[in-house]
Amino acid sequence: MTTRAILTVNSGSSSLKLGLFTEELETLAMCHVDRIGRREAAMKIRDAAGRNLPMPDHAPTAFRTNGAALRTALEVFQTDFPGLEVIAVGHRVVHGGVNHAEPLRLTEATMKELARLAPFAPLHQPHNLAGVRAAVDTFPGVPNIACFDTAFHREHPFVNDTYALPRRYYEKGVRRYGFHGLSYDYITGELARTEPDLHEGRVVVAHLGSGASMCGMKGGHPIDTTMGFSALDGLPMGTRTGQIDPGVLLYLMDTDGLDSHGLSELLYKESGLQGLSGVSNDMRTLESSDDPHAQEAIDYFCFRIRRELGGITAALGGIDGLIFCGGIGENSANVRAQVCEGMEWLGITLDAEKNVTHAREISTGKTRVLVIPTNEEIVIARAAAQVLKTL
Ligand SMILES: Nc1ncnc2c1ncn2[C@@H]1O[C@H](COP(=O)(O)OP(=O)(O)O)[C@@H](O)[C@H]1O
Ligand SMILES: CC(=O)OP(=O)(O)O
Ligand SMILES: [Mg+2]
Repeated sequence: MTTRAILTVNSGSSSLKLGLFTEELETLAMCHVDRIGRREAAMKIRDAAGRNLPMPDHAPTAFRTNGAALRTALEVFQTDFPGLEVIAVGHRVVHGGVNHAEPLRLTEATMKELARLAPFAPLHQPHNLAGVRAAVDTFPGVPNIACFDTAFHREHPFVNDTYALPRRYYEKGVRRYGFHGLSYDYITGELARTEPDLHEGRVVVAHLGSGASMCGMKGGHPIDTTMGFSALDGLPMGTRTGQIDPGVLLYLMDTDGLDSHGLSELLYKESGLQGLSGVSNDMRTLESSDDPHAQEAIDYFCFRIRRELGGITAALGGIDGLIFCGGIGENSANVRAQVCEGMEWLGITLDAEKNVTHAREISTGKTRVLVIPTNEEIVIARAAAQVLKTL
């Protein structure tokens, strides 16, 4: 018996998520590698019912890198689904640039074009494309389909698409692209399906993971988002600064002699929760630490979310719903409570008990606050299935 399946590959800044779906888009299995690239990396593979599948007896290094994790997960998938035939691989590709808003079948030429966008998203784009290369080698002849994190935002208004630089830079592609679009796409789809009234209203989605951003939507259409040209802007993240006065960069270039490489290392890899706390980039570790700098880093994270919440609400002309998703948004009752504290002026009041138990709806005020686990994998699988039909 063969099982024809669509495989999805999603490399985040701290995680790798793989999904296996039937052609009818039913979930077969999900693989999640947490803290990828670190000693504490952990891999879980679950079947459609959420049961853990037995792991092979490998050394723990078998999933510390994206390539090794992909091979290990495939071994498990092949054991559990004998005769597995992967008919398409869908990839989350973080940056589609100006030209790509629609899912795309990858070719050598499009891969080259996307590789040129790597400096715009150095934590992601190279890993995303390495995932495509690994899939090309593993599944010769099978179509690889890219789905772009930037795509969801392409229709946001010009004032949120540009910087106040001379016009020629906009024409050259210096724009506010925005990211986490697959996650926003999923959340807006879920709202349309389960909360049609809220979907029609003014909604702020806080995607809080290792990378973090927020998006304001009206009737499901993007209006504003906190990330911009790169995945550095907006909220502080695991190792990224978030919004920073460009004057600081000019100062560091002059005083510390930092060039673009040095700045890139500082801004992408040494800052954010990691830089501020000196303890960890991981919210779980910070929450269980008694180092006062760990709490200060959490305070800064929540403060910036609150500020952006006010700003995006202004851009939307009010707020009907706030949605939390992503590793932190879905799992940290502390962060949700700290973000929502004193937000009654926005109609936001949390039900403390529902918040602690991670209920779907955690508010009592007129602005509804929901926790909706995101699922970028199914968005990628749907797009891959759509593209497959056209081939
Ligand atoms: N139970 C938890 N409590 C608090 N934070 C959590 C919990 N589970 C996961 N997280 C945090 O979620 C973040 C990773 O989110 P995720 O969305 O998986 O990351 P990525 O951006 O790599 O996709 C980490 O900071 C991690 O500590
Ligand atoms: C764009 C981005 O920051 O992605 P992630 O949250 O997966 O790191
Ligand atoms: Mg992510």
